[in-house]
Amino acid sequence: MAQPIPEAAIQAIVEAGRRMAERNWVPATAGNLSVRLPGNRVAITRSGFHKAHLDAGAVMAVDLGGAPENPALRPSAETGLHCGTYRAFPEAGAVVHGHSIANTVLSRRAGDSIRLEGYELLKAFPGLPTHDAAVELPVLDNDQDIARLQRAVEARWARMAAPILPGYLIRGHGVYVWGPDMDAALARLEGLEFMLACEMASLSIGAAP
Ligand SMILES: CSC[C@@H](O)[C@@H](O)C(=O)COP(=O)(O)O
Ligand SMILES: [Zn+2]
Repeated sequence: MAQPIPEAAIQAIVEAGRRMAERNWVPATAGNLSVRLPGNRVAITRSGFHKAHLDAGAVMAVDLGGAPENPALRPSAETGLHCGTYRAFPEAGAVVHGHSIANTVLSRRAGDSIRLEGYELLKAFPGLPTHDAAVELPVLDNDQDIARLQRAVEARWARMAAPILPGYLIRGHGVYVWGPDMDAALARLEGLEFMLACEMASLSIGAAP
């Protein structure tokens, strides 16, 4: 008999979904969220639920390979990206995925990365104690084959210098960000979305970002 999902994990996902919806980062039923649980388990949103209105019934458990504990329930279509992050980064405790206007527009016009430089909000990321820094945010081509997309993400990580930035964009699709817990993942997401919104605003006034 499967263990129940801890109430704290459910509440973290429900509250984070609400916060992301308030920012218009999860339109329609876009986005997915997860929290690592003890025992190589992951609590993740079920597929097709609106993230503004999550409750305990919208959250289910999978193993680190993405297999549902209850095969009658369908986890997020992008479960493989969450589980791939947990497998690669033992320190990852929560993963969030959103579709903002800024991450969608900018990823569509980018090459294989977006350079973020000179922003105070870079300090939202680990290992960047000052604005006087630059990061290359990876941009992966979108792919409906999630196992293949996860392999492309892993190939990119393998080419990146440590420490790996805890986030990436999928072209025309959205962003993935992770952190040691849900609060940290959300803080990183908010910092990243703020910088992407600044890049958008700079383009719209014809200024160098
Ligand atoms: C509303 S279309 C968005 C989906 O295709 C997908 O990208 C997404 O973010 C949500 O999928 P889900 O299966 O609900 O987790
Ligand atoms: Zn998505």
